[in-house]
Amino acid sequence: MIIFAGRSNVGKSTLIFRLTGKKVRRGKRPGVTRKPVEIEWRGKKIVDLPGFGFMSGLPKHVQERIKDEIVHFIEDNADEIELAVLVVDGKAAPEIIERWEKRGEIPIDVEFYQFLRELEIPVVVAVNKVDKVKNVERVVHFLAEKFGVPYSEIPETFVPISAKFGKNLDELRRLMEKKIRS
Ligand SMILES: Nc1nc2c(ncn2[C@@H]2O[C@H](COP(=O)(O)OP(=O)(O)OP(=O)(O)O)[C@@H](O)[C@H]2O)c(=O)[nH]1
Repeated sequence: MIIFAGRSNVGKSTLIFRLTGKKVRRGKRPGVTRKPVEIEWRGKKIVDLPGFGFMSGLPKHVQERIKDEIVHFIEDNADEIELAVLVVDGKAAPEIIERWEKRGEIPIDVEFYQFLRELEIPVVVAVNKVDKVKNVERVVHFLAEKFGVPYSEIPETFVPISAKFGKNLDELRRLMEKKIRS
């Protein structure tokens, strides 16, 4: 099983469509995927997890519930999960992370990355929407520092992509294949 996780609206559904040609969006409201959506692709199960973090119009307790459901799903399926693709919005993430830190909170992307690693699930971080980013390398290094990824492991952990414009998806595929537990 390969899971796709990330904050709401980072482009998970767009990316899965680009990679597999399959539409995973089921939610009625645009930008909101609620339950884990499973698809079969090349003999593998691909799961689009609900977006976590802030979603406009959703009360805090609902957001917390969604986060708990995601955490439980991952814990329950940890043995089966061969790879997690953590999708972040390369344009929005640095600002969001700094805002959380200023409030003294652990940014949800950081928490999530570390949670996956604690379960020993291999993670590829797809830094999406880089078509909107001026200095991509700076963003990648910023994220690596926040996630606690050593400098030497950056190339095997982070891939800057643009799901919308199909940029660097071959590189992402390559890294995903490399990291999948055999
Ligand atoms: N500029 C830009 N926009 C993108 C890119 N990828 C996705 N988007 C846009 O971001 C928005 C959200 O994309 P979705 O694929 O629906 O995001 P999601 O992460 O599945 O959202 P949830 O259903 O909330 O989990 C859409 O308007 C996409 O067109 C990208 O690479 N660049």
